[in-house]
Order: sequence, then C-alpha cells, then structure tokens
Amino acid sequence: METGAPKRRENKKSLRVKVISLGNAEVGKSCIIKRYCEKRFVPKYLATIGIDYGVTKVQVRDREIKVNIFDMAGHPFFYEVRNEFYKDSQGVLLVYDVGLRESFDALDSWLGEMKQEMGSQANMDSIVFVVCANKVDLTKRRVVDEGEGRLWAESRGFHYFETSAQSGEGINEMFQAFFSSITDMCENGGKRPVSEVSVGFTKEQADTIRRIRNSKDSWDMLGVKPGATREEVNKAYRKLAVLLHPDKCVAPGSEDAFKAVVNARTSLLKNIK
Ligand SMILES: Nc1nc2c(ncn2[C@@H]2O[C@H](COP(=O)(O)OP(=O)(O)OP(=O)(O)O)[C@@H](O)[C@H]2O)c(=O)[nH]1
Repeated sequence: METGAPKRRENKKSLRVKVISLGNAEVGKSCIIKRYCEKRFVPKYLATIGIDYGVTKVQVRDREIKVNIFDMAGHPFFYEVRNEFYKDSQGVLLVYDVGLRESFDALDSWLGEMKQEMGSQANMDSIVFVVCANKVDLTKRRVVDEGEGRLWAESRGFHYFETSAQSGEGINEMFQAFFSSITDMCENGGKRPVSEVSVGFTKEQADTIRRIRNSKDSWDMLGVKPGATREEVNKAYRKLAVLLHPDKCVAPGSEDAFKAVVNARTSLLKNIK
C-alpha cells in the first residue's frame, strides 16, 4: 500500500574490488591503465618489474567503487612475483596486441596460469573477464581480426573490446563496461549475471568456426580425409551447413566460415568422379 511518505534514498555502501591485468609483455597493459587513470599515453616502453599497483575510485550508478589495480608484468621472468597476486580478483583484463598473433594465442596459457595459481579457489564464474584487442591504431600491421578475437572472448562469456591506448579508442567504454559488470556481479551475490554468459551461440559453433579458419585445405575444412567420396563430402558439408547457416548461427565469423565451407565443397566436388 502506498503511504504517500517520501521514500528515503538508500545510500549504498561503497565497494572495494581487485582487478588484475594479464597478457604477454609489451602488449600495452600498463598503457591501457595509464590512459584511463591519467589520460595520457607513454610511447616509450618501460617494462613492468613484477607488479605495478594503483588505486582509483569510480562511480557506477549510485555506488562508489574503490578499485585496486594490479598490473602484472607479462615477461615470463616475473612469474615468481606475479603468481602471488591472482587470488581474490573480481576482474581480469586480458590484453593482446592485434599485430602479434602469438600474444593472442597466449591468452589460453594466461588463463591456465591463473587457474593454476588460484588452485582450489578457482571459480571463474565469480570473475568478470574483459578481452582487450589492443593497438588497433596500427592498422597496417594487424594480423588478428575482430571476428577472431570476439569469437574467442564471447564463446567464453567474456567481454570483448577493441582498444588503443595510443589514441584512447575504446578505453573508457571498456572500463565502464568492466566496472559496471563487476558491480552487477557483486550485487548478484558474487556470481557473474547469467545474461553475461549467454551469448546466443554454442561452444560447438565457436570451435567449428575456429577450426575452419585454421584448416590447411578444403579436405581439412570439411573434416574429411583426402580422397573421400562425393557422399562423404556432401554428408560433412550438410552437417556444417546446419551448424553454421547464417540464419541459425550468430557467432562472429559464422558467415565467412559458411561461405568457406560452400566453396570448399564446390572445389572438392569438381574433382571427384
Ligand atoms: N601504437 C600503440 N602502441 C602502444 C599501445 N599500447 C601500448 N603501446 C606501446 O607498446 C609498448 C608496451 O606497452 P606497455 O603498456 O608497457 O606494455 P605491457 O603489456 O604493460 O608490458 P609489460 O610491462 O612488459 O608486461 C610501449 O612502447 C607502448 O607505448 C597502443 O594502443 N598503440
């Protein structure tokens, strides 16, 4: 029943959160954090020695968030120093350089290192992950495209942002989404809200697109042995077409993968009696 009395606005308690940055050396972790906190870009490379630590305050809706940022050194040499700092993180920035494929391929091993160091405490559902495809300003040297990066991130329920610490592109949007998701998670009893993890496509679709992108020839793309019969090629094609048809699959890169599969089938059938 409405009493007519003015409602007292609840003053929500401030939150204290811990976030860490991960990724190979020189991908731009420190610069991304500096760009956001200090609004500047440092062109000269100064390797992080072990860990850099900083604190910043942000406002998310009606809550003040105190953020403790642990910027981890990417160089393998500092493993012994950074392994102490994985525990109790609510947020992880996973950074790679779009011009260095090995820095993208290394994301899985960064997750692996994190899981290993968190040990039995590892509950990845209680951590918000943001993938930063960094250095997008250097367009000419780009080797990992948006579809590939987004697919890797979103198939794991992670956010994906294209960023440039140099120009500032994507940096504020990325941090706003990051802190807002961490706040949602804390208000949701420490579990990542379900909407964040449901991305509208399956892991099978994501893995298939990745496999197609990395296939060495048309046989490999359709997943059949060289010398397979027309029936085998058609059967494999039909299975992939159902999985990846653009009407059914919204995963990033599905349209290109579907076209590639159609072309692979056409070129194989031309040469099979
Ligand atoms: N063009 C361009 N250069 C960048 C960008 N971000 C970082 N850099 C440069 O890349 C180099 C490495 O940047 P850092 O932020 O120190 O890299 P890091 O990932 O923190 O490296 P470690 O501390 O060794 O782990 C520096 O020379 C930066 O100026 C970017 O978005 N665009």
